[in-house]
Amino acid sequence: MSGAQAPDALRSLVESRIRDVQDFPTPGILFKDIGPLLADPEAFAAIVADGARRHTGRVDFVAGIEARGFIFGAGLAHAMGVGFIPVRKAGKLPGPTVEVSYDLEYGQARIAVQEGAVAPGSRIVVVDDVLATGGTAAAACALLELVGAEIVGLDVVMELAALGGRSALVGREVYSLTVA
Ligand SMILES: O=P(O)(O)OC[C@H]1O[C@H](OP(=O)(O)OP(=O)(O)O)[C@H](O)[C@@H]1O
Ligand SMILES: Nc1ncnc2[nH]cnc12
Repeated sequence: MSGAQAPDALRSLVESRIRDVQDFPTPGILFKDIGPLLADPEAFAAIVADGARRHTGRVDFVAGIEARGFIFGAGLAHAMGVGFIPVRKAGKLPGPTVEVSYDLEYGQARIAVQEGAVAPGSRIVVVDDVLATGGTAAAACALLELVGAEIVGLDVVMELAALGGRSALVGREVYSLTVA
């Protein structure tokens, strides 16, 4: 199932604050740089407020995906007064973890969450900046489910539709502020 539509004014604001960088991090990739968005406090606040409006009262935690998902996810968790769960690159978290490898638009990665990070049945919204192939988000949702979470949905700032990320997330609620 797909999520609701973002308000038009917020979508326009966000689109105006994302910069295209050709050939980063490797030749042939058109990189979506959220630097200008993060530098605009009104745009950042509007993104957080939009997430809080949709999720307050329906989630117990926000999970953010390293690295850029930490920024938006932590802001949202703070705004809603709930805890934040980091989904990290493998090798960064202490203690027992659950890990999985996956393919990216420009390489491969391995992510991890801590065993015991959440009480079984905890409702979690997963947050990231970009949904591209969907490999990262699908892996993060699967990991969180393995440690007992119930995934309420995935929120991203930008979806790169041509890379088909939603097909990796069939059956999940996916909300994107902008679609490129
Ligand atoms: O949908 P996918 O094809 O999986 O790609 C999306 C992921 O790629 C980027 O992260 P990256 O792995 O580059 O890490 P970073 O945020 O640490 O730069 C982005 O922030 C998403 O997490
Ligand atoms: N083209 C892209 N721009 C920014 N982040 C990404 N993550 C995966 N593909 C990306």
